[in-house]
Amino acid sequence: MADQLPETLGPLLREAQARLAAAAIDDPALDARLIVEHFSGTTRTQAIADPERKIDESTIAAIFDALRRRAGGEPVHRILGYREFYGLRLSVSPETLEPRPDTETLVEAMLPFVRAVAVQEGECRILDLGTGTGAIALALLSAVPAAIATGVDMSAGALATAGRNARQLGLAGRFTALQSDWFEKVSGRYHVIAANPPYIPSEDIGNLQDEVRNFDPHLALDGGADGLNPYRIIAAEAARFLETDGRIAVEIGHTQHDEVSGIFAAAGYMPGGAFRDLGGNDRVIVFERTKP
Ligand SMILES: C[S@@+](CC[C@H](N)C(=O)[O-])C[C@H]1O[C@@H](n2cnc3c(N)ncnc32)[C@H](O)[C@@H]1O
Repeated sequence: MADQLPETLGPLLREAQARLAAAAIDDPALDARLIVEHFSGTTRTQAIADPERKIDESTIAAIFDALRRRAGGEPVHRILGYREFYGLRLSVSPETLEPRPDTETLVEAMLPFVRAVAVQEGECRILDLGTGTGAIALALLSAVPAAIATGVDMSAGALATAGRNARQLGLAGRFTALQSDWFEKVSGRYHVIAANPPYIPSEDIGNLQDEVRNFDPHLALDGGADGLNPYRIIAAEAARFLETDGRIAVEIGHTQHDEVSGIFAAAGYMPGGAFRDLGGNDRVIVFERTKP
């Protein structure tokens, strides 16, 4: 079957796109290009300048297999094994959520504070709860050399991926991976507690898009009966781990602004900013401790 794919770059790209279009994939041109470029090690410029470039047999076989998986509904970045987040290439694994562009909102929201603390204190300590690929922590570390971070997750597989990402990005010296049920094994105090926790109500998981429901780990999605359990835990326990003038930043589902604000207000926090994602949806809330 693999040998039915064209052996030269230009025709191969066209055939890959046609196969994904026939499988009703949303953006067949983009995904065909990502797959062909990744497995063949070629660039867009080479496809234009050298469409007759020969692609070897084993590469064609790998592309054939990737197209089959994509046509079967597997997300393209799971097939490639990585996704870009805040300009960083992060490996993904079956145990990690694919980091989403929406989560870059949290990084942008916290960056000025992380920079300011780093200048004033000489370092900024960050706790990233539910770190997954390490996306939030590693993005902040890459932007602020005086920051250090602990990435917490329940999943040993996710933490292995986060650790690998930290090493690949040269950030391992400032990143610690900690297996813990939220704060259970956490010690010390942090200037920033960041979390993109699971926030989908349990009974809504079945209604998610196939690509999310079938491929993102449910531990990364399921926020309990009303989707708010992790926020209750974080709001109730964060005080022992937060520096006096520290900040908590949480990603939220786009309908959860008022409920999450209420949970943190009841635990003694006031809002320090609310941020929307590029689609205009409520996405991140920052909290500070209420002054006595
Ligand atoms: C929505 S994902 C976020 C991953 C990553 N921070 C990101 O933004 O791409 C939530 C993460 O929380 C982790 N998690 C779920 N329950 C947890 C718990 N009780 N304690 C610690 N981590 C947990 C999941 O394994 C998952 O990696």
